[in-house]
Amino acid sequence: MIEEKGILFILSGPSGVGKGTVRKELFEQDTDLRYSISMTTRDIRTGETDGIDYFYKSKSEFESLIEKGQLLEYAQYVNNYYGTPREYVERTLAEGHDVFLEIEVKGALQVKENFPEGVFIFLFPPSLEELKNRILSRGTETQDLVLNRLKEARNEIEMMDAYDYVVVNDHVDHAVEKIQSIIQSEHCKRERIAKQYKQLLEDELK
Ligand SMILES: Nc1ncnc2c1ncn2[C@@H]1O[C@H](COP(=O)(O)OP(=O)(O)OP(=O)(O)O)[C@@H](O)[C@H]1O
Ligand SMILES: Nc1nc2c(ncn2[C@@H]2O[C@H](COP(=O)(O)O)[C@@H](O)[C@H]2O)c(=O)[nH]1
Repeated sequence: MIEEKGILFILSGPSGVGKGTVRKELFEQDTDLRYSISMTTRDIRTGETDGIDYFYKSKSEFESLIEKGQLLEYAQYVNNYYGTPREYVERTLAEGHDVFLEIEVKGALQVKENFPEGVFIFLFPPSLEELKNRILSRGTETQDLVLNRLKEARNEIEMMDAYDYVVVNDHVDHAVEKIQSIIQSEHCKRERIAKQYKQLLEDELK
C-alpha cells in the first residue's frame, strides 16, 4: 500500500500584504489543515498569545535551536529571528495531514531546497501604496520599522517567480477562495499521480 503523506503549503509574501489575515480566515473554513506555529525572538504584541501566535524565544534560546538543527528554516527579518520547528512539520506530514506555513520570503526559499514538492504561494498586494497603508493601518510598527518593512518588500516581490502560484490579496474572501482552489487542485494532482504509480506497480507484478 502507498503511504499517503500530507502536502506542505507555504504562504509567503511581503510584510503587511495580509498573510496573517488570509491564513486566519482560511483556517476558519478549512479544519483539515494544520498550522505550524513559528518561533520568534520579536517582542509579543498586544493581543498575541505565546503558543498560539508564535513561540516567543530569547536570542540565545533561538540560536541553540539553530545549532541543534531543530528548525526547518529560519531567517533574520528586520532585526529578529523567525523559524519553523522541524519536528512538528515532519511528524504531521508523515501522519498524513497537510501542513500550512506562513513565512517570509528568505525562509520560503530555504524550505524549497528541502521540500521541493511543497506548494509555494505568493500573496501579492494590489499596489505598493496599498501595502504601505496596510502596514500603517495595523499600527504595530514605528515609522522606522514601517520603512524597513517596505524596503524589504521590494526585494521580496522580486523573488515572486520562484513560487508555484501568485494570489492577489485585493479582498480577503477572494484570496481565501483562490487558496482553497489551489489546495483542492494539488490534492487532485497527487491522487492522479498515486493512481498512475499504483498502476505501474500492478503492471510490474503481473
Ligand atoms: N484584503 C485586504 N484588504 C484590506 N485590508 C487588508 C486585507 N488583508 C489584510 N488587510 C489588513 O492589512 C493589515 C496587515 O495584515 P496582516 O497583519 O495580515 O499582514 P501580514 O502579511 O501577515 O503582515 P506581517 O508579515 O508583517 O506579519 C491588517 O491591518 C489587515 O487587517
Ligand atoms: N522565515 C520565517 N518567517 C516567518 C516565520 N514566521 C513568521 N514569519 C514572517 O516574519 C515576518 C514578520 O512577522 P511579524 O509577525 O513580526 O509581523 C512576516 O513576513 C511573517 O510571515 C517563520 O517561521 N519563518
